[in-house]
Amino acid sequence: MKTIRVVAAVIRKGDAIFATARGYGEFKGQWEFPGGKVEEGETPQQALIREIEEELDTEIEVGELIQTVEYDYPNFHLSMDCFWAVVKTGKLVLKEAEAARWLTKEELDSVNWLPADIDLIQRLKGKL
Ligand SMILES: Nc1nc2c([nH]c(=O)n2[C@H]2C[C@H](O)[C@@H](COP(=O)(O)OP(=O)(O)OP(=O)(O)O)O2)c(=O)[nH]1
Repeated sequence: MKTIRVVAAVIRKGDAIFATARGYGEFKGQWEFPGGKVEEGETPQQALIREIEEELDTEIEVGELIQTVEYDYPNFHLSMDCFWAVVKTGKLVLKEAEAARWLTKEELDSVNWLPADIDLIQRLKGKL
């Protein structure tokens, strides 16, 4: 099975984190952390900064790695590095996502997460 290398940003502000709903494709409407595929020659951090610029018109500062999620979807294996991040400049403009929310620990279960994210969400409850 092919492996897709993805990076995702858990953007934090106070006690809330920023989640987006996919605006297109097979997972449309399901919730995730903004990010995307790592391109050749990029570090995960570089890929994440580029993806957040592209998707949200925002410059982030990338913090520590929280977890590398390993998950088997029917057609591919996902290996996803999830980093803490904070906004440096920009207003998180939704250029690709169909919706976004700031979620506190208590609100984390109120959206329909992509299957690969479920484990990370449980872990985040202990960190917020
Ligand atoms: N960004 C992100 N992707 C996730 C999460 N959870 C999860 O299963 N995924 C999966 C969905 C996609 O199959 C893959 C991310 O690929 P993508 O399509 O967003 O990547 P990309 O922005 O480079 O997209 P594209 O140019 O190929 O459209 O990872 C998550 O929390 N964030």
